[in-house]
Amino acid sequence: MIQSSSTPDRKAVRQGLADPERAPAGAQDRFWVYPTEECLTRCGTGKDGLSAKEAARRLLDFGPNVAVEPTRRRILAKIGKRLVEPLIAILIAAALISGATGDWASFGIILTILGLSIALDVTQEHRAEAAADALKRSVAVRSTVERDGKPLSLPVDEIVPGDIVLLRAGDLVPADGIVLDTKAAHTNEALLTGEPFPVEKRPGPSNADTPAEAFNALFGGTALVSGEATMLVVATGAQTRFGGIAAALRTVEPPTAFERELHAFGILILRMTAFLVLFVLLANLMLHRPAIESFLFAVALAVGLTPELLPMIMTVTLSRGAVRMAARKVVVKRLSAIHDLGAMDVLCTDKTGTLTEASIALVGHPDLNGVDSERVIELATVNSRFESGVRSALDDAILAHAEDKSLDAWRRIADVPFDFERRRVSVLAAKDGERILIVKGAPEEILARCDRVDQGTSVAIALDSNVRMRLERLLEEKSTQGLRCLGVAWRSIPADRDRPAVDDEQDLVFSGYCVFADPPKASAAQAIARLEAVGVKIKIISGDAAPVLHHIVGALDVPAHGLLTGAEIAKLGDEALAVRAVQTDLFARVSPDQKTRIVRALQAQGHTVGFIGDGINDAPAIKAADAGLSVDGASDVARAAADMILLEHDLGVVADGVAEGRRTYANIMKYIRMGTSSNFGNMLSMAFASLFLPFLPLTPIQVLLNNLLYDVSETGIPFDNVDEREIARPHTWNMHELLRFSLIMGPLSSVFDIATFVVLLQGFGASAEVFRTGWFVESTATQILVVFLIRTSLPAWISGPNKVLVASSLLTLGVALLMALSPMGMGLGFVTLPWPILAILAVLGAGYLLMAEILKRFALPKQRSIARRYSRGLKAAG
Ligand SMILES: Nc1ncnc2c1ncn2[C@@H]1O[C@H](COP(=O)(O)OP(=O)(O)OP(=O)(O)O)[C@@H](O)[C@H]1O
Ligand SMILES: [Mg+2]
Repeated sequence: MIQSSSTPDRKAVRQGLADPERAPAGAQDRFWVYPTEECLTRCGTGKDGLSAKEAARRLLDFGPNVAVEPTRRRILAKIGKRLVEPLIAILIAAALISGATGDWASFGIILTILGLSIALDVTQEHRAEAAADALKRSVAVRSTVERDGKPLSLPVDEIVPGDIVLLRAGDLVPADGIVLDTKAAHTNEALLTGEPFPVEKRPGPSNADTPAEAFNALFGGTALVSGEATMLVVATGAQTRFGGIAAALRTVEPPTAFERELHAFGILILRMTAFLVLFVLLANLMLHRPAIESFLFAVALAVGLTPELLPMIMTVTLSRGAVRMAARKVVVKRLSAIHDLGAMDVLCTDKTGTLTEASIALVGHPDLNGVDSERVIELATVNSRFESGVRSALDDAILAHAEDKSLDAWRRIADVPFDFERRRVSVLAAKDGERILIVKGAPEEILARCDRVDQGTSVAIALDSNVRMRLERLLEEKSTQGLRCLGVAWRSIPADRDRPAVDDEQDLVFSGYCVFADPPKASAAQAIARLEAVGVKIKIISGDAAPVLHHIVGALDVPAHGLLTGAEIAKLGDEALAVRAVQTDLFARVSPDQKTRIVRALQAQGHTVGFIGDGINDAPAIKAADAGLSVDGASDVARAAADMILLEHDLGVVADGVAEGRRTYANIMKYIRMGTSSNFGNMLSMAFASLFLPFLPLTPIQVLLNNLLYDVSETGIPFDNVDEREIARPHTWNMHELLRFSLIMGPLSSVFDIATFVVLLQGFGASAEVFRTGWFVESTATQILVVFLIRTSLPAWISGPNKVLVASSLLTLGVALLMALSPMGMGLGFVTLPWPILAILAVLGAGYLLMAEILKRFALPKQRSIARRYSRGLKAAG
């Protein structure tokens, strides 16, 4: 029966174990001090967990189980935030002043333009974020929870106090609670306590004062690294210890290098804008122009100059990138990691599953004489069957091989679970009343702890140097064929001992090897060639032995230089490691924290580092890497640490992702180039023209309209196609290149602007209205059309733009012309233009575009040599 449904006293649950009246003195939030039964009653639950109905009620009451409420702003909040941006606020104030002075037309138009541009910004951003969020949810971590007495897999944010959660090695602990039952459960609590080694958990109560000492408590955010545990949840979300820490720190993801550069760049533009606008305002006032109009003109200029769409373009481009990557089987959890993936120039990868098929099969179990021995496989099977830690693919292979063998004669007593530092696992088991400790693990580790060796079925003989050499030769023979080996050994244990320890793993009798085949993945060779061809160096970092790695790179025909082993790395300081890591492509027998050290070392040398892995042992390195990658079937811990999840365990998918990352970057750069050349150039010309003309070159409203149309035309940029040559190398932000671009394209624009001014004024003696209409048409049209030239370093007619960009640009251009040239524009101060002026403007516009096409060769970064290297690489990749 499910107890909870008869205990609907939710208030008591909410007060929970912290209820000061019912709690023992000083217990407060030390929920681990209560006996198990009392904990269950206080949480209004039973060993079968909650009913679905009660859980739903509690979810409403306690809220979702997330440590920090997502900061995703709701639509209204987003609009609100934009309304208080200084420029917008000034414009609103200006509109109100216009209204107060009776100028209702300006009032209406300014507010309409503002409303449209904010709506454009917010809806684009919101839609993009929603799409990216939906993808992210699809790879969210889940937990197995007892509901209605049955185990059910649920997203962790649906867990409530009173839930019973079933945890296995590799799972993340989803909330705070106590263990009801454990099987050799060990957790890593480094996050909470700083303690790097696994701590054992068993049912309580414990009267510990601190979480670190509470052997029966589990804390959300830590990880179960071995064994199994049944957990009663007592606190979720922000009520958890880690939730508290997270909320206190309000940890925001640190910005990526690209975001930092972009921010610095934005500040630069803002400063220039402020300076320019103040200058224009002062000058106009000194020329005794009408104050309000001069002020509005200056503000409109400022609006035109600021790259106000940049954040939106970033979000939309990244989300769009995320959606495209999802189509290529990469799910992005942290959007800005897309940049990191594109900028990545070193990718560290594990071996099993990424470079091999991960269809591991046991192909032999030889003893000292090299012949398959029944005793070796029996011991190995007992060990694999009875161990409580993460059961690895090697264990599965052993169990699959020995499927028909009965282990009825064996009884499990205890074990010392596997860990990646020891690289071995021990099981204490009994057969016919005799207790033996069976140890299996990395052959070197096992051999080093043996002093005797099984000789067939007869008694063990001493493991002298001669025998040791025979065993090592046998191991080498297998390893150089690319076969992985585990050593199997044993020792007797007195009948009264039932808690074995690591110290017992010595004076062992060597029994033999288990030999495994894991064929190399054919597709990996091609993927590696693709990655290397686009400037991503591959480094293989594995816990496996050196000969196996050598065999793999040989079989895949991967060019790999140098090899460092974990033992060698342990002797190197961080600086020495940094130098060696750059030169080395293979890393064997490395421990989990050495994986992290290698990543850090490469980063210290200025590399943007990616790491792909699937094990608990890979998680810290995945977290440390700039682009942390994991795969769909990986352990929770690895998936939680990753920035992106590959739905297919295939390096080819990474290569696709890299291309997407670079595509995203290229499109953002298009927006920035547009801003720094055409838009900036036009606003600049206008600012200075205002000083020399007898009237304002455009009315403030016309400036705002120009800006709005320009913004709309650019909404197609995130969808644009990117030339192959742009994705042929890792991108890095280059201020120098951007400056060169602006210094060539900016003046070009100004030359044509001045020509336009001169022609209109001198050639046609244009009135203020005619001048403004002509200039509006000219500047809006060139500003919009130049995107087709700037978007590519190839000749514009070779590189095809995406149809979304074509549509957004041409439609807005049409609207702009319609507004300026048809009677519709009367209210905006436009007049009909005589056809000679139109013709001249068309010639000038065409001339500008032609010159821009010619000059962009010098303005855009040269990528010819890279493109050539890229196509050569592609050919090499077949
Ligand atoms: N279940 C197990 N029992 C005993 N020893 C094991 C077991 N699993 C792994 N080992 C030992 O630990 C070593 C490191 O583990 P593993 O190969 O999984 O590391 P890794 O760094 O994840 O390697 P990879 O790059 O292949 O993913 C293995 O080579 C093996 O010697
Ligand atoms: Mg692994």
